[in-house]
Amino acid sequence: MELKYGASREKPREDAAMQRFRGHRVGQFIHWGLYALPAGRWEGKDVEFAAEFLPRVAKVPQQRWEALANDFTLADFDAERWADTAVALGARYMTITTKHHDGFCLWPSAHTDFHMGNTPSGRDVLGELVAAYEARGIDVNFYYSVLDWRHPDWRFTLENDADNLAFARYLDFAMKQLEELAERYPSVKGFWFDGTWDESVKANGWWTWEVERMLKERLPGVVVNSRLRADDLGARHVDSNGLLMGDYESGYERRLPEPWDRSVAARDWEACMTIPQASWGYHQGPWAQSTLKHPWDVVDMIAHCTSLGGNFLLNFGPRGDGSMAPAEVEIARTVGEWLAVNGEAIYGCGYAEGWDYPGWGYFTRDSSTGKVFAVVTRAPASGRIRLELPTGLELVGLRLLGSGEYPFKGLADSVFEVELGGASNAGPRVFAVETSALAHPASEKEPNPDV
Ligand SMILES: Cc1ccc([C@@H]2N[C@@H](C)[C@@H](O)[C@H]2O)cc1
Repeated sequence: MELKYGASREKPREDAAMQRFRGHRVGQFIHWGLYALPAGRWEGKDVEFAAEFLPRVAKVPQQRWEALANDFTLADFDAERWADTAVALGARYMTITTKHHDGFCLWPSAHTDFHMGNTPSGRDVLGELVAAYEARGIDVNFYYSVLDWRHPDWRFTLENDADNLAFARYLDFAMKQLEELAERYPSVKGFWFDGTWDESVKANGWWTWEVERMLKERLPGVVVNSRLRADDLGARHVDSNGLLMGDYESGYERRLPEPWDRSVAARDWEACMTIPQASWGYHQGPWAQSTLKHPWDVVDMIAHCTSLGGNFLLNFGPRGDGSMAPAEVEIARTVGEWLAVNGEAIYGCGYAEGWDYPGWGYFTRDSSTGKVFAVVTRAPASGRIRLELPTGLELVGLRLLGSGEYPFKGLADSVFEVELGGASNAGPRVFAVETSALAHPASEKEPNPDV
């Protein structure tokens, strides 16, 4: 059907900026704002819900929430140390909350009074972060919440003309803020939109189309997530013709696609994930701190996303004083040490066509060399993995990344088992799968007899 505000392309972007984003594979998400101060606790009680939702869940009066800005002293905020955490993680890009649902801005915005300029330090947090991350060669993306609980013209639904007038003012305000971000920080590489599920936004697909157009006009190459977009009929992420809007699908939040669902690999996509079970902002309570992910779990998710051609964005919630939470830094370090040895199977890699999901981990394929890797994150109890090669290939050898050892070398059939040896404390093992074309291609795999 004819759409004015639908997808702007039928196929994935192949320009250099998109290829760069695609090749990054691992990103650092950061949720930081006033919510890091109460950190999930209000009036002495733990609120067992995402820390950034505290003002809504604990029904905090607006004035009391705004007063937190006076306590946002940045006493221990150091952009260099944050950027060092991203380097330790092995992240190639970072996405920072410029404004979350509460409306507080991490930059001195000219379009509201609720921003860093009206805090004790007055520091431009975004400016310091962009400088520190880019000095380390790490791209910076901006998260921006269209949903804004504080702005008087925000509307969840549009019931009458007054609502329509107010919301038009709100959309104008948000557009001005986005123009301001593009103007102040022109080296930013992407925008990650959130808070676009309400009826009010879905009824204004034109505005989401305009935002994407404006950003791409001002910042050529910039990458925009599908979550911004609604089409003429209010369809989100994918337009009413079934085409992806924005540059990559961003519906995977605290969940990943089924690892055998190769249809996912047809599009660019990114999954974002918390380190605690369910809080994006720092939550000090045992409800969050007792559920931190294990580094090897994070490695499994990174390989899972890569195997289906997706990026993985791991979230960090710095504390109210600006320091990174030690437990999160430790996880970053362990994952980064693994990537330092095995990143060859992740960075610049994607879906390995023809290599079916093996169950014990994931196959990934280097998008430029075609090299195939076996990432064993779920070693079977038997200590052996069963490898099934695509038809027409035979195995020459399996090279263990890091050590360069060959637990298996020599021609082998298209289906065979490999002894892995005892568990390694260096985390999941990765093998480069070296193959050659079968000299005498056997007939198609014998079909299982109908029994
Ligand atoms: C129901 C719900 C709404 C918004 C969210 C926000 N999206 C994540 C990326 C975080 O920003 C979280 O606050 C999470 C759940």
